[in-house]
Amino acid sequence: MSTTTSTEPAVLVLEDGTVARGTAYGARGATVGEIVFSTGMTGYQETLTDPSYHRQIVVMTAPHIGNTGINADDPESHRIWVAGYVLRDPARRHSSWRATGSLDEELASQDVVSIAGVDTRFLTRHLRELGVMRAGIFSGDALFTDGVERDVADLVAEVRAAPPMAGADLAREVSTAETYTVEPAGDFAGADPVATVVAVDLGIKAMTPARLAERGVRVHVVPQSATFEDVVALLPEDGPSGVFFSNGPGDPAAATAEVDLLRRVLDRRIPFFGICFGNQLFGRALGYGTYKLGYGHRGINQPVLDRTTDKVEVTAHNHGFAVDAPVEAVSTAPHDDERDDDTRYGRVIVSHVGLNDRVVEGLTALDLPAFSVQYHPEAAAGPHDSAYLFDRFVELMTTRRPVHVPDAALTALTAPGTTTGEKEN
Ligand SMILES: NC(=O)CC[C@H](N)C(=O)O
Repeated sequence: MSTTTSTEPAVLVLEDGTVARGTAYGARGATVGEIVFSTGMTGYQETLTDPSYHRQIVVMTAPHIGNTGINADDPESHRIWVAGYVLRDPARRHSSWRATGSLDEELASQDVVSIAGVDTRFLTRHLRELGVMRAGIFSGDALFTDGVERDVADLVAEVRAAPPMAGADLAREVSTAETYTVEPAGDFAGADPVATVVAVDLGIKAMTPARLAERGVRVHVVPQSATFEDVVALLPEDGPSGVFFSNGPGDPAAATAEVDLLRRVLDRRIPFFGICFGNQLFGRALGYGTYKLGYGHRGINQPVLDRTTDKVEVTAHNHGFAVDAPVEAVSTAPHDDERDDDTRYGRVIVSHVGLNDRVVEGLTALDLPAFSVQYHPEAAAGPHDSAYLFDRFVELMTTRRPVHVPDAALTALTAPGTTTGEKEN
């Protein structure tokens, strides 16, 4: 088993001029991206391979990362997507019966420039106070020219030249090139599908179609570029079916084509479920805005209230943007006001609320078979409290009726039109 003993210097530079020195980890070189922190104490492999982290440098707040090495079972996609990785005290020696290699070697082989030995508590507090920003990690030849370390001002300039996350349209960069199908699995293997879903891959995690497949659902995963006609062609004429929008990187405000596609799905009353980026695009399709949170939610112990059941669940999050919809009211889809046809999206509630900061964590349409959550019921990594949402989607496809919201939940909210949107974080 290999050990990590690098003493080669590496430097982390933030766009505000903050500098943290450490040792080179993973690949040597330079990388820039948006620096964000994740509070998950486990599941680093799932984090690294989550396509939603494309163009982001991830700081792990847990000090010991890499203890179980790398295995073949846990990746959520075919590659590591994070732009860089920032660690406090990575395992010098990994140990697990599943391990096929070390984290250090894996990051190096996938060319992910990383840094260890950084005071990640300081860094996290800094990002919490000032908000996420662009950053860069520099080591090896990217840090030294002719044996002399480059000026910090030079490194900061390189960081400031990187594109910001606000306005970034990135789903096409991570989406599948070809359509593929995930067949019913487990107890349902070989059986006729319970329902058929067309899942639009905006950066989908492998566990999402797997969770549907283990409920007997056949999932056609289609590229981000799929047209409405492509989607409809894959939906069977008979039997339960629906459309799903996945998680994904970038700013939901830039995903115009996806919003147009989703509106056509909703116009046809096709059952819909969205996760994370999919929740943001559902919000936009309904006519709400989205905005950038100060430092976002990334971790696996975030409490969320499901108002339709009045239950609190502990959930996995990875989002830097959020939907701007009235949290304490039943509202009417703002997009309806702009329409001259007779298709209406009708009333909407914020069905799921983040209990740390009351950020919108889920939307449910009262007059359409459509809902979404901002967090990760596929739970890779993370607790499995939210698995019921996949059952809810199957029920939605089977009944083709809106999610049942008890009267008590609705009366606790203000009627449409009596409040305005709110923004918190
Ligand atoms: N995991 C996701 O789908 C993230 C969505 C979006 N890119 C955000 O940061 O909010």
